Amino acid sequence: MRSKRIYRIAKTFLNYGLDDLIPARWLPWYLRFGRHMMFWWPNKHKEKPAGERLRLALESLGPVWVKFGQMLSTRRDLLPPDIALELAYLQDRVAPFDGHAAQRIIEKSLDIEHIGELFQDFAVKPLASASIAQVHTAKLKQKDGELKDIVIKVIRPDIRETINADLELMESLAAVLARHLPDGRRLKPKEVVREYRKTLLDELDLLREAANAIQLKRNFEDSELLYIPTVYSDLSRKNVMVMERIDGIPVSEVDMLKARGVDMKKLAERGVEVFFTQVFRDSFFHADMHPGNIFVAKDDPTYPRYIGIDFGIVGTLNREDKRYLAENFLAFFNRDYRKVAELHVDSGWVPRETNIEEFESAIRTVCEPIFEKPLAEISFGHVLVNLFNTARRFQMEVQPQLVLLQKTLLYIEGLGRQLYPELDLWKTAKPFLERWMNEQLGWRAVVRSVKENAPYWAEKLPELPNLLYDGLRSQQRIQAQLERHRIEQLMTQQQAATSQFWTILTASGVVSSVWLISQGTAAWALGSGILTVMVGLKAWRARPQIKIKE
Ligand SMILES: Nc1ncnc2c1ncn2[C@@H]1O[C@H](COP(=O)(O)OP(=O)(O)OP(=O)(O)O)[C@@H](O)[C@H]1O
Repeated sequence: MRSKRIYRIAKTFLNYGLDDLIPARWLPWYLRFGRHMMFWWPNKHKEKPAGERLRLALESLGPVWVKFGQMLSTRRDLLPPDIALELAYLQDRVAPFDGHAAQRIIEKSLDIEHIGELFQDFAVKPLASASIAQVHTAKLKQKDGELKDIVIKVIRPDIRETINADLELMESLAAVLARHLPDGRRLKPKEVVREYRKTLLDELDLLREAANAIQLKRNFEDSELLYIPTVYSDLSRKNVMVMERIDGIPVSEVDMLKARGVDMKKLAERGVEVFFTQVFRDSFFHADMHPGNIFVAKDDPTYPRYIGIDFGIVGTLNREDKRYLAENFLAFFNRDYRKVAELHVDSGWVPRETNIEEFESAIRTVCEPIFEKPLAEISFGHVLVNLFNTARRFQMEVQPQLVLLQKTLLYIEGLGRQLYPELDLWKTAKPFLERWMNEQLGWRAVVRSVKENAPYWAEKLPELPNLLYDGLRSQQRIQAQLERHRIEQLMTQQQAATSQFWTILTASGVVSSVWLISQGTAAWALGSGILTVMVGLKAWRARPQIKIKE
């Protein structure tokens, strides 16, 4: 199976002339030799540009490669722009799998004999089918006897094995590229594939998707901006998810939206608002916002409300990430590139020894042309793309969650402009950035800090009398110890003085005894000697004792 797959991949790569993408001089002799030996697999699409050949090859290799290409299309720091653009057109055209097989998966996962036990009108023909899962409609029998319109998302059978096998091959290929490409260190193919593996495997777990949906729904409870369908978590498993069926207009159906009298300006602005609310208020954002996952509710066209589905990919941000975004955007829109450079160095995002002037100049070079457009037309997504590309050149490791955010931002802005071309992004986004900055720096920051620490103090308060008592007791103990220490010191000093006195007396005794001997007065000398020994013994006993305290 593995060798057949390797054969198929190698054949596809060569038939689409993808080996042309790597200059021959970069390859070791044995790979060049190997290519010549495979002369019966020529490039059959010579007339097509490289980007298109890559796109077609990935499409023919199947969903794992298509999704990989889609992910790469957002990494403009890694790929030339024409190839990145072409990859953005990747479509996964996969035939649906048998609806009866889906039914059996549902019955097995939910541990029921027949689908009719829980659902009515299960549609064997899928409503939609994608590379990883397909969606069937049905009605859920509720406890009160009511029927609720729902959809059941089912992961494709055997997709896990295909994904694992293809990922393994992709990893081997990445390892070869990392070893042989001169640009291997910068392009980091192994890391790119590892990141992809994580995203893809996350998408295979519908329990994770259900949890994301519940969290988003809670964040937008009672919101006029966004509706998230209810997920029935008790009927959801790793490969099956039951969700309220929504009835909205796909956001890509611009003509239909206009025909229904939807306020397009408001709709576009609300899209940006939803995104910034998720980022700066909740730190939790839907990161797969392609138009197929966004609908507009049919109820009130003057106050259009979004409906979101497909919560397989979400991004989370910590306070540092948000500070990075807010401060950089504000500095950037004030065209203060020095500040942008300093922010990166001060926060340790780029190494301390980075030359600020050089970094500032690099940021200016890539960002200044953006200001040739009116402020209203500037894309935050492109600002981030340029900023990250420059920062990477200065050794900044851009965090995956920030790359995910940049990608989502590009989607949102593209969508906003498609809905309402005159959309003033800056006007819509600025209040969010300013509010967030004020919350971090102004009096609100103090209030927030008190609020955040309140539970800690509330927990410690009942212990306060004990802590005070213990504190006072230990202070008393310390004072008593200090006093003892002082007395001991005094005593030691006194001992030293006494010992000094007896030592001098002994020395004088020795000197006098020697003098008496020299005078021939033996009896006096003997008396003096005995006296000197007695005094000497006294001096020995009076010597200060050195004690080491624990
Ligand atoms: N709650 C729902 N109500 C109505 N239709 C839905 C619902 N959820 C999904 N669908 C339909 O099923 C399609 C596929 O759903 P979803 O995007 O969740 O699957 P997916 O496998 O992640 O697809 P993709 O990979 O294309 O994003 C949607 O485009 C939509 O048409």
